[in-house]
Amino acid sequence: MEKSTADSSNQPLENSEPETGCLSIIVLGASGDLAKKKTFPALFNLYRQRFIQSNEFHIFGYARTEMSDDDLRSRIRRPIPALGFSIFLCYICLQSGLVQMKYTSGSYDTEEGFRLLDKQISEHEEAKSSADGSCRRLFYLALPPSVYPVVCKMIKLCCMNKCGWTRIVVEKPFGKDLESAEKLSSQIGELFGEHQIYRIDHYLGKEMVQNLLVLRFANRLFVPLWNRDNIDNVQIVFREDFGIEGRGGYFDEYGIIRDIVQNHLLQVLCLVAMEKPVSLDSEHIRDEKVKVHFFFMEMQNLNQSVEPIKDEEVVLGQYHGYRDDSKVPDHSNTPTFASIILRIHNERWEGVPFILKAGKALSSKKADIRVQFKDVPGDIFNCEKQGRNEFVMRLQPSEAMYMKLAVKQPGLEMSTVQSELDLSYKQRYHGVTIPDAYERLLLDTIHGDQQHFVRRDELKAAWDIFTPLLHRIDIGELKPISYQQGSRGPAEADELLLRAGYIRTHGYRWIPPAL
Ligand SMILES: NC(=O)C1=CN([C@@H]2O[C@H](COP(=O)(O)OP(=O)(O)OC[C@H]3O[C@@H](n4cnc5c(N)ncnc54)[C@H](OP(=O)(O)O)[C@@H]3O)[C@@H](O)[C@H]2O)C=CC1
Ligand SMILES: O=C1O[C@H](COP(=O)(O)O)[C@@H](O)[C@H](O)[C@H]1O
Repeated sequence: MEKSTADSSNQPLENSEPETGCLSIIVLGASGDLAKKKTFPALFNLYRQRFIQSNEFHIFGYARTEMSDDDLRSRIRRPIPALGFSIFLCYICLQSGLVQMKYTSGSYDTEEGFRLLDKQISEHEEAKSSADGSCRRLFYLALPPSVYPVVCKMIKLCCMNKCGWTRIVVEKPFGKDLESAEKLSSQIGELFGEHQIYRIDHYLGKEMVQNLLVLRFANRLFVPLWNRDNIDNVQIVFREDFGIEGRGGYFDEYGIIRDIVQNHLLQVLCLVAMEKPVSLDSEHIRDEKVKVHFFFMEMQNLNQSVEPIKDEEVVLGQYHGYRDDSKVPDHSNTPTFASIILRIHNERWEGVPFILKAGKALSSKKADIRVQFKDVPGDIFNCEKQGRNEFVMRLQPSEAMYMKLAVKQPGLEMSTVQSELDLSYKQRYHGVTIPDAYERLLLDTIHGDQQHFVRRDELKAAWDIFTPLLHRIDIGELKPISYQQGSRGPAEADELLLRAGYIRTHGYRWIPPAL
């Protein structure tokens, strides 16, 4: 089934990949948090919406934990309040027996378990074989990155598909710094071609993030405005109103920059800042995204070791109580909050600060992109005092985009007031369910579409930017400031924002419209 042509890693290309035929989805790390919260619910939801058919697909779970098939089923069914509906779905799918699921326990570094897994997948493939005998195998690594190389080696050795494609989905953070990420890329790259590797960043699957391309390049309104002549500053913000909640072991090793900023927020920034791609082809889009990274370095400094992030443009925080987690060391220096200014030194963006902010245990849970425009020259209405134009994209919760602008205060007086043009999705698109990012991205992997996945060179460029800063935090040269849980984070972050030129609109607050 595989063609004889090869990509740069000498792995066969899969142009003639089957789109149909028996589909095996193998979740490695099936006992874990991600598998339970995101992967399984997304699969069941895709099934419910008939994007994958029960007569051709089968889920295989694999992990070291000893469990029976039923144990895994009840584990998935156990309710998590925030995931009420998704868990209900899992329950229905499993209870009805429509979605078949098999669990295998085995280690990640020996052949035995993987040979057993291969046998089970092959049996299923034989039972469900399509007319042309083609099959599809999708391995989802819901595992810590430390085990990716050995797991990939075992898949290559024991579990490759003999009559169709084999694809590997890997999670972020992919590595811990430039060197480890490159090593990981080489190790996996020796086993699989780039076209077989799907580096997932679930922010690229969010509705509003996918909308960025359309908004920017399909609207004449934005085309002439989207540059340094009109835009004063851009913020990309992620807030969570809960702490690390049992993920202390993982989180303390990585911290908020590796968990959120280096991947999710930087990917969003690239879509905000990139030039128009030649077409919607996934390589054209990723080519433009990767170019943005090179402009974080000042051109005259390219050959000098000048860091792209300046100390005075970073605020780190750690919430009070973080170190109470049993897996977090008493003197941990790991930031749970970071506000970092990145600057893009190109014709479009020179002088415009991009403020990336992420924090855990804050006062609210939301993520948005906030583009603040410059003041109107020769302001005859005194609007400056009231606030600037801002274009806001609310990624979550309650997807929306709105434009803050000055309008005439309704009535007899000629005075201005801040208002908004508001596109709130719930209100505008009644009854439309916005798919979860993981559903969308899993479907892309099944269809072989890599547009919303991170390419190897993008990943390298992203680590290039953050590695010097991360190393200095790791050795304790930069220290996080303590902040109260449920607050806005350290006050220094708000000061940084003001220094970057952001002007807060006083006396105005956007209220999401009620249905
Ligand atoms: N949880 C989340 O919300 C998100 C997680 N991710 C990423 O997904 C991946 C998995 O995350 P998550 O499910 O939270 O992680 P977990 O800590 O829950 O680990 C998943 C499974 O991996 C196995 N495992 C854990 N530690 C080790 C180890 N040191 N060596 C070998 N196996 C180990 C365990 O299975 P067993 O012992 O049974 O083999 C565990 O059930 C990570 O890369 C994470 O960054 C990405 C986005 C969101
Ligand atoms: O990747 C991660 O994302 C989640 C937040 O995802 P969201 O889609 O709910 O915004 C975060 O909680 C987790 O720490 C991180 O690993």
